Amino acid sequence: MTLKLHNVTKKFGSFTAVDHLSLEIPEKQIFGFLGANGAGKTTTFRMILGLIQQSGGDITWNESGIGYDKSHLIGYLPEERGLYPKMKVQDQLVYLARLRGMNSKEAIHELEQWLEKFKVPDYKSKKVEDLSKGNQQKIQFISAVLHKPKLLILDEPFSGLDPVNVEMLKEAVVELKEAGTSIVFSSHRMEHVEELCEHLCILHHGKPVVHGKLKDIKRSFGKKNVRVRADFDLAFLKDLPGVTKYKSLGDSCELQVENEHISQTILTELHGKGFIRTFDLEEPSLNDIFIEKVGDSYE
Ligand SMILES: Nc1ncnc2c1ncn2[C@@H]1O[C@H](COP(=O)(O)OP(=O)(O)OP(=O)(O)O)[C@@H](O)[C@H]1O
Repeated sequence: MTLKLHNVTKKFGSFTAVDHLSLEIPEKQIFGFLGANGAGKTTTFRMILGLIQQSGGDITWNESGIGYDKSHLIGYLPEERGLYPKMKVQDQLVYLARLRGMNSKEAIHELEQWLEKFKVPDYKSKKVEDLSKGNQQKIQFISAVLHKPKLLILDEPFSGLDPVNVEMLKEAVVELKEAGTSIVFSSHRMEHVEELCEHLCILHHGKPVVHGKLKDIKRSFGKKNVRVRADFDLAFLKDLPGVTKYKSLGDSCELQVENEHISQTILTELHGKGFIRTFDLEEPSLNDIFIEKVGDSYE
């Protein structure tokens, strides 16, 4: 079940929040949706979910429309978490799962398994307001996945979580993917996207500036990173032609170079100057690519 967006546009008055966005989100994979604050990620999710209507373009899932009739197949973790604070976890999540077509017995069974997995089995009888923010988020995540959706949309799923909970949630996301769920998530943390996603899109002012397979994106970026550690001063490298960035890190340095041929020039220049401990040519990080494409407007 591939999710396709074709020329999707959303205008709020005269402001265009999403501008002719065309994307193909492959099934059974994790798709990363990146962009600076206000780039249009949440607006896109809301259009996919049918919560707001696009001003133009088509959104299809497996070649047909997507809307409330498919809500039992879709799970959503919204950016502004929205559980009822006074309601107990089990009552609330079972109620929501039933709305999405699951029977109570199965929902309770699934909930117990998820709470066990997240190491909070005793939370089922607690009120949401009595849980910490991070734990409320875990419960909201469970609410998005309890009814076993085929398509899962996660808006900033890792924000506000401690490192242990981030890992726990990441593992859960990977397991869901392996079980056949198609997952789209937005994040400002490049390392999460790099670790989890094969495909991604970077949105900038509502337009996709990068879109495709992570591997291909890195390869086609052209620029590479070079890391050198040596027993002599490396500062002269920053003035070499083709070196676009230089960062000193004590006895080592990181360089961004225009292409991999420049790394050969660097190696030649280093030759004979002293002892070189390490020399590595690396693909650019997603962070490098993001900064280049989105630039100064990234907060
Ligand atoms: N209902 C609305 N009315 C008017 N403008 C809106 C509305 N919803 C969103 N916008 C505007 O559309 C733009 C995109 O917002 P959106 O929430 O989609 O960004 P985002 O990429 O999710 O940002 P963030 O990373 O900060 O969550 C913003 O400039 C926002 O102010």
